[in-house]
Amino acid sequence: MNVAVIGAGSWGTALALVLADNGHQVKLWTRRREQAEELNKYHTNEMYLPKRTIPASIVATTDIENCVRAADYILLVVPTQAMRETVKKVSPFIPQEAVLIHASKGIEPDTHLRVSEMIAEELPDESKRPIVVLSGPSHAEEVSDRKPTTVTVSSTSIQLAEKVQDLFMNHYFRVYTNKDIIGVEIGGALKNIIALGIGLNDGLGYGDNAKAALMTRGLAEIVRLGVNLGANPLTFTGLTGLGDLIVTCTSQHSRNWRAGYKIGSGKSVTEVLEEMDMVVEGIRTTKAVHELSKRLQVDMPITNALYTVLFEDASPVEAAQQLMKRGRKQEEEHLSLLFDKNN
Ligand SMILES: NC(=O)C1=CN([C@@H]2O[C@H](COP(=O)(O)OP(=O)(O)OC[C@H]3O[C@@H](n4cnc5c(N)ncnc54)[C@H](OP(=O)(O)O)[C@@H]3O)[C@@H](O)[C@H]2O)C=CC1
Ligand SMILES: O=C(CO)COP(=O)(O)O
Repeated sequence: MNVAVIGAGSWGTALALVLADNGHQVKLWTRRREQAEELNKYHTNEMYLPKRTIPASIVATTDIENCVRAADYILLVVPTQAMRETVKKVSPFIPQEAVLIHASKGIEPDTHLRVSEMIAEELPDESKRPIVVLSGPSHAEEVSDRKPTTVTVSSTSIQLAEKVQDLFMNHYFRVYTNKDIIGVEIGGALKNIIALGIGLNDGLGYGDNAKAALMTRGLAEIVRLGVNLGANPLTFTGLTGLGDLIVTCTSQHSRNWRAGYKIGSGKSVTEVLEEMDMVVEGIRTTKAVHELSKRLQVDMPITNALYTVLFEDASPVEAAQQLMKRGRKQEEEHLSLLFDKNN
């Protein structure tokens, strides 16, 4: 198969590598000429996947038309913030039969749209088609080292999801399908908020008790919002919910965790953003979900406490106190959302 991968950051490059290992013809689009030259000449991507060799069969290009012209599959994998402008660039050249996949994780501030909805909005009528989402617990660094990884693909078209499952599946990259695209995208986007919160917790020197509490109560608020948006609550117990929450909150590779850790250790949000040379999706998603929870009147205390640190200059200690001093609650409510047969 001919596959075009749009975005040569850490995740785009790692997924291109999986596809190349599976024997597909892969073209990888980057907006930077020097990066295309590095990939084609030295077979490395030192900025995003240092010390890895990228398969020589992957051809990098800055020409987006050339990249997608003969593609059977097009994988969009740029940060959420860059998704709309990237779809605008590529859409005039999308072949009629090409399957569109995205692997980005975020919610857009202001519109509160999921990534597949943003892509659909930007596609001209003649290019509109069901989009397939690839998500799950998968750090690019481990995938590029061929360490065992499982992900989920989801689409409103189960046939397309199964085609994408076949495209990626191999001995170190196992792919499941799930029909619940809302739950899959919400889980993948919102776990970044909780990972930022756990980074703050660790930067403050709080312990494992608080970490477990943030993950558990974080999942509760993800389920609450997800169900309100029409997701199947059981999706949040799967790879794209609990699975991705665990990997992002506990891994040294997580950029969201790292950013939170630096803020918890005393750096300002501006300083941290200047220092990070990779995307920290959780920051914009916190803003989007803070707005969305207000609009839908869904209680999301962890997201809202984090919002005060990121956007209103509250100190991390104040935010933690804000959470600990909330009124008395019952725990069963989110469990009933998970197990209520009517959901
Ligand atoms: N890294 C991971 O392990 C995983 C990441 N993801 C998700 O994948 C998405 C991409 O993340 P990731 O690859 O990690 O990000 P990185 O920070 O590693 O790389 C970002 C990439 O996006 C490019 N880019 C940034 N802005 C633009 C723009 N305006 N137009 C075109 N290209 C742009 C960058 O190009 P340049 O170098 O020129 O700036 C770079 O190639 C995110 O939504 C992330 O949450 C999902 C699962 C795992
Ligand atoms: O989504 C990811 C792992 O599944 C990557 O998380 P970070 O963006 O925090 O590195």
